[in-house]
Amino acid sequence: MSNPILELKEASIFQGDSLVLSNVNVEINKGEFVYLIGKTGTGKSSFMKTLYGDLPLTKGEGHIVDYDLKNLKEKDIPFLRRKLGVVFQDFKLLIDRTVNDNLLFVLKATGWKDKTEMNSRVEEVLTKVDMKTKGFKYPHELSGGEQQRIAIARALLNNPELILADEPTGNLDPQTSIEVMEVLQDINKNGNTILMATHDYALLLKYPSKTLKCDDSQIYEVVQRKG
Ligand SMILES: Nc1ncnc2c1ncn2[C@@H]1O[C@H](COP(=O)(O)OP(=O)(O)OP(=O)(O)O)[C@@H](O)[C@H]1O
Repeated sequence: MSNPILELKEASIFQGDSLVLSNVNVEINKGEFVYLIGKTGTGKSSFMKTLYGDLPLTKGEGHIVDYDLKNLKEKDIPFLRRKLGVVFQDFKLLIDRTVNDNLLFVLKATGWKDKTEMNSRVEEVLTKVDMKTKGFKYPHELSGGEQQRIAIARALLNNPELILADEPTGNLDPQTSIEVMEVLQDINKNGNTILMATHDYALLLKYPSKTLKCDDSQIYEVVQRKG
């Protein structure tokens, strides 16, 4: 039986008054790794933003990790985001504090209180992205790939039911992109569900998986040919 973590039915995605995507029917099940591809400006980021509550869903139906996107209230958004891990192209780390403090900041902001538990959670997520020894560093002391691994660790802090990664390798060279992708693959193998928007077709070929494509104001599932 399918177990959707995300389900959109006949949804339309708008930026202000302009329609970006229409008749969107998408289902993502627990444990899947799904790519979202499409030319620049076709609506990948707008789609992602709708999923994490940055754009309202005004037409159609949408459910994500037990939240009804159509009836999402402003006060629900922080709680929705706690169930999602969001990773961006430009990492969005706080530059004035160390890696550990970046991660502790998120734990504090999401209600964690016990210092020992917080420190051990930070160590756990840093271990998952192979950055356990870099907690004392400032973001500017890390390479782009390392910064992105920290951003992935941050996304993992609250055991998200779904990770939304919007062009996570967009600022990285090909080799570093593969390293970051390996981290995402490992996390997926350990049970996390991931939706990743990307332009990087080399990654799709190397790590084939279910693929959705934005084109002509629609989202289609791409059927991959074997061989
Ligand atoms: N803040 C905004 N206000 C108004 N229109 C916007 C806004 N952001 C994006 N758009 C428009 O929405 C459409 C979809 O843009 P979006 O950023 O979702 O595409 P994308 O596929 O993510 O592109 P890219 O790959 O370049 O990031 C474009 O026509 C864009 O101009």
